[in-house]
Amino acid sequence: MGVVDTQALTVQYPRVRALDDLALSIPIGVTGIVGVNGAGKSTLLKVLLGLLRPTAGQARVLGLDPTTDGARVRERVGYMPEHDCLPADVSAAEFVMHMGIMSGLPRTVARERTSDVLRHVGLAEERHRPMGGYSTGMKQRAKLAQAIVHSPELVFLDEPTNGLDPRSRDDMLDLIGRIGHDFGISVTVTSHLLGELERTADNIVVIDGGRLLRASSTADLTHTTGNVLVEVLGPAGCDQVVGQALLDRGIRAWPVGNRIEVQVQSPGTLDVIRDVVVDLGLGLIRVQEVHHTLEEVFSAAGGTR
Ligand SMILES: Nc1ncnc2c1ncn2[C@@H]1O[C@H](COP(=O)(O)OP(=O)(O)OP(=O)(O)O)[C@@H](O)[C@H]1O
Repeated sequence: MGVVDTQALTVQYPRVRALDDLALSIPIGVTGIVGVNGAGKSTLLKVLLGLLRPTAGQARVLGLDPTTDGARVRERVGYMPEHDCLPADVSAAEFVMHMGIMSGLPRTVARERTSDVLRHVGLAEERHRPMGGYSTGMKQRAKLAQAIVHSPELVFLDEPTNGLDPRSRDDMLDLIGRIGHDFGISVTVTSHLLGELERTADNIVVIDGGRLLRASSTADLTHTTGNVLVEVLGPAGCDQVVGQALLDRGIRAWPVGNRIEVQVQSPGTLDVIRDVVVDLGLGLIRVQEVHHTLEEVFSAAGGTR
């Protein structure tokens, strides 16, 4: 059993079927739910939290049925909603502590946990300032802090990188990785950007039009291409000389920047690369496996739409 399991889960809004016969199982760890805008990600999280009743099908969260046990699910699960929901005139310290108390923590424990989580998300210094003056990145971190203040077993993060610049997005993804891997909280995080969660998530679930398109470990999805990138040390243009020498030996090779990508046809190919570089009197700096990116995997499969 996963931290989340659904069977034939369907949500029909008046005009749109947001979830359509969705069956998925989310294991312990960090899982990315990826899908274009409108794919049904937020609707799924709302059903899993017991905030929205499905039209048909079942869901289990930590073994509980959110339609009948929503309050118990929300005690054990944290939630970071997608949209800005922070009161402007309240400080992060007051807000997160209030959310901790609402989740059932005694006041003294809530105060301690608040200062811990605000430190973890990097808001220690700003914690007494009203949140209305926060940058988008700080607001996202305050929303994340309130989601984990009660030490949940599982946390749902809905598009936590929305509106962030590239640097803040990387910081947020690192923080999410730490929550998942260092604090032992399972994380289910949504994104409409396919490549974004590749580095952070152990597993990727792709949904499209409310249906499951693919679910797999990230490592399996981005399995190696069977090619290697070779980097050599020598005078300018030496990479082209190596590439030509490999072609002369019947090995497919082509330039990628100042490196050479080589198709490994047999284990002997690696020996040939080494011999060619040595015979030319050059140095071999690195031979590195080439992995697919998630974007490549899905563009090869015709995209998510
Ligand atoms: N309360 C609602 N009433 C009617 N239709 C809705 C409602 N909420 C969502 N929808 C529709 O259901 C579909 C799925 O929306 P949902 O918000 O779950 O997708 P999403 O993948 O989270 O996308 P986004 O990131 O843009 O929110 C969309 O077509 C959306 O317009």
